[in-house]
Amino acid sequence: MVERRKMISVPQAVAKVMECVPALSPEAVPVERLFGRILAEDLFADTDIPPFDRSAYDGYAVSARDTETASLERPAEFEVVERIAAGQVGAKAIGRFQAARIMTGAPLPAGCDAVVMREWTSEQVRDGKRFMILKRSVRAGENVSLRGEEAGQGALLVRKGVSIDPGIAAVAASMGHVEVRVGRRPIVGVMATGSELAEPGEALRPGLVRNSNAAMLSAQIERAGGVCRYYGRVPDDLDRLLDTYRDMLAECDLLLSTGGVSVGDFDLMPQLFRALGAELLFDKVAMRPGSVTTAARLHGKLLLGLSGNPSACYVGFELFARPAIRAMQLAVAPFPPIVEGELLADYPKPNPFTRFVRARTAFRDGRIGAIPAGFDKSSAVASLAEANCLIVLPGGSRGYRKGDRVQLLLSDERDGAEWPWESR
Ligand SMILES: Nc1nc2c(c(=O)[nH]1)N[C@H]1C(S)=C(S)[C@@H](COP(=O)(O)OP(=O)(O)OC[C@H]3O[C@@H](n4cnc5c(N)ncnc54)[C@H](O)[C@@H]3O)O[C@H]1N2
Ligand code: MOO
Ligand SMILES: [Mg+2]
Repeated sequence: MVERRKMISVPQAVAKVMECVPALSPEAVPVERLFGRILAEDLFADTDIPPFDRSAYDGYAVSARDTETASLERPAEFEVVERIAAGQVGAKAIGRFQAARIMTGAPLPAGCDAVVMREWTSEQVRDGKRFMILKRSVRAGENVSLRGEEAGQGALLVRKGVSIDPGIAAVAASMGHVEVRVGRRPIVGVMATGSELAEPGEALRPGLVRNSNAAMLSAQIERAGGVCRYYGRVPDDLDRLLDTYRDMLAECDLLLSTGGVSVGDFDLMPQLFRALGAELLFDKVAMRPGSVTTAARLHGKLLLGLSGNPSACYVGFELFARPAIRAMQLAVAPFPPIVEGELLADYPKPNPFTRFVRARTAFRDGRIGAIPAGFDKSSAVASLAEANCLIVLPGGSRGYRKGDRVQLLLSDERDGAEWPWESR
């Protein structure tokens, strides 16, 4: 008799996994290599931004009150006494009806409070002196970026725990960071189990199956920000599986395996977890595909036994491994966001358990929707090429029609969610 497994809900399973992910110590990374990392320190303004009053245009720095009467009929005339490039500081104080030629980004000289754009002016040279003629007035502060107008010194600019995008990299550099502390990328070990597996370069003898899960998981790990360490394909032999798994335990922060978690004669992962004395977290989840996804904990490390069926493996990773990998990097929002969208094709299959349908997002009339990715068995591999999201269909539902509102789990989103599930 096969032992009966206790089934738990998806949110319960996710919560159990998240309880045993260790936070890794942050590391310092050069500011030009930040993209996709998780920020592990708050970024504060080290100066006022901008740090000085500066010109927003190429033109002339003047005192606004000297322009008050300037008009088409009665232009005002200013003696140009200085020229200031970006990067220079003017040497002179500018007096009444004087001006400094100033370039975009250069500090406003003493005595000036406004800039007139070059296009509004003309220049004349008389008696060896240079004059600027202005036919309109400017207000104080016009065309000037005021010191601290963006943020004052000490202001919190970016809170830690977010995924670093190009804008955050710009802020870090602009605050003078040569290096920034980010979450360490966890080393994620992958073991593909199955005596039937042929690696991509090998001949496909009758009965063999190409190992697609290793390459898929490697890409999923990268997408989640982890570093994949592949331990190869291991035949269904307990000693050999244990040998490989022990190496992974010694070297990895998170352990993934594919295959061997169901109840077949050669499904040895439950035995492996028992032999190692690992604490079982769950071995049955109320979902399709991936119902046999198994999780255990040993020496503070999370062990995930993903299904061998490619689509089930894919879904198990996105639901459980991805948030674990992001939380280990100190992400405050490690989960994939779940948003409402439109089902763009019929999905007639009934759903006794929560179903995760691999699908592709599409935008119709400016709103998000998703098209199921063709062939939908747990063993499907070809249709995975279409998937960039999962349609989440609740258990107990009878099938869905095109146009129905459904939940979409966005696996390609960098900005995560704090807890996207309805319950815990
Ligand atoms: N009597 C029962 N049989 C099965 C049950 C069950 O509850 N009772 N669950 C079914 C479900 S659901 C799934 S999903 C699978 C899970 O199987 P395993 O996780 O044990 O995986 P394997 O048996 O090792 O392989 C299943 C399938 O996937 C192919 N595979 C394995 N590894 C890879 C790989 N790296 N790349 C591509 N394909 C792979 C393997 O050849 C098998 O075809 O069990 C059901 N059975
Ligand atoms: O894990 Mo199985 O994929 O539920 O079909
Ligand atoms: Mg099996």
